Amino acid sequence: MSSLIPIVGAAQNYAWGKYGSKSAVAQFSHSNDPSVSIDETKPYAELWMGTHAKAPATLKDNRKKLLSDVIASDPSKYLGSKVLSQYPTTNGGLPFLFKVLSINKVLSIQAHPDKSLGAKLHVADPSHYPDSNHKPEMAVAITDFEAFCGFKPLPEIDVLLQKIPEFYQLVGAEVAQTFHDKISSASREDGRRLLQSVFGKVMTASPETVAKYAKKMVARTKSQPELFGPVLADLIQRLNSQFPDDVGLFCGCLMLNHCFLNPGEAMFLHAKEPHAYISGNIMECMATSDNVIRAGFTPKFKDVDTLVSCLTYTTNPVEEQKQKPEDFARGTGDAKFALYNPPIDEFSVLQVKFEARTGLSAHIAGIHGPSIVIVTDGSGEIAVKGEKSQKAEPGYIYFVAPDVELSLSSSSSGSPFTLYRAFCEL
Ligand SMILES: NNC(=O)[C@@H](O)[C@H](O)[C@H](O)COP(=O)(O)O
Ligand SMILES: [Zn+2]
Repeated sequence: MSSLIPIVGAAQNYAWGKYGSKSAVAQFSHSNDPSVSIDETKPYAELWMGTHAKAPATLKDNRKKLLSDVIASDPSKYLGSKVLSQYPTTNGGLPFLFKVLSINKVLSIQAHPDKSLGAKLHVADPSHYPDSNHKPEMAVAITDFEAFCGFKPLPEIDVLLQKIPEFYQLVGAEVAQTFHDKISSASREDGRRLLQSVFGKVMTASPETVAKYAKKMVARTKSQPELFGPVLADLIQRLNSQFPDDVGLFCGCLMLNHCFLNPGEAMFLHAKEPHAYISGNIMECMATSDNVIRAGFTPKFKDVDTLVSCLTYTTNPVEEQKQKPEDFARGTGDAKFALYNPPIDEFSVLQVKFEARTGLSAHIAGIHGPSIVIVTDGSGEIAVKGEKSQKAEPGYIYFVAPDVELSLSSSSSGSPFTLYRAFCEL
């Protein structure tokens, strides 16, 4: 078996995905496997590229064979000794899961467990928490991307609490006033407790109470837009049209950072940090897990008590949530290389982008661990140095074994030949 293996991902048709051929997930799935027909009436939300049992990748030339079966056949060859010893596996599991997301509607207000909570949740409720892993994750914007990411700084929440009557009434005068009086002199620990008291009141209010105040607040965004400012007023109205009278209008719109990423920008979410993606196409990479603790903007199972009790309640300005790209010295030639290297071991993501010209070439020296590559734009060729090259079109996905030197060449003048490579290297 070659060290450069064409594979096929698995699509997830969650309700928030873009519909039919508007979705990059559908476009990539069909381009990589023309036998996949695109149903224009269906949402195509996520393209999974990994070994998670819920939606494992298969071989392009033998769809009955799982990528994990190949890895299990010779783990040290396909994972490398260091990765195998840190992430031992008996069934060919990769430490990371790589995805394309194409987002039409807001995803659930959610957080992911750390390792100890993941293990507890999986034992207690395996149907909602399918594995025992943590799920730190990173989003890299392919298009303009909008998301909620982490709690707003406390003074920003206080300003909204004091000036939006429905927010103040939902939280209740006692908690709102204590928050207002104490945050300026509170220690970090006390600040977290104060934030949890406000978030907890919002999240545990009855749906009827939430709906009552949500209707009034949405009306107020039209009658008194100056109270919210144009961006927040629009956001509340837009998300209310997606999830009418939902608690996410309070716990998301009024309490979480509303951030925008340009193509090529990225953000990293530690475990137990609240977030929700709102719109756009992204590459997403995470530790191999599907443990999602949800509490708003979703028809799925909501685990409010777990979410309220597990969050870290840290607050950071949006800029601090961004994952800045770094240079990647092992990439040489005519392409630009951007490395997104978050503070965890399971994964990093490399963007490789050529100019929109033919006849360009680049090399990537060996990465000492497994990786998965997807072409997202343009076309070209990809090869293990010295071996026969393979055509590379948008949606084509490859597993790359450790310590393999890759050669790339661009054959598209229309749009820039662009690839993303998720890898684990210790
Ligand atoms: N932040 N993004 C993620 O964690 C993705 O990997 C998850 O798969 C999605 O959040 C799942 O979204 P729903 O629960 O269906 O709303
Ligand atoms: Zn998430």
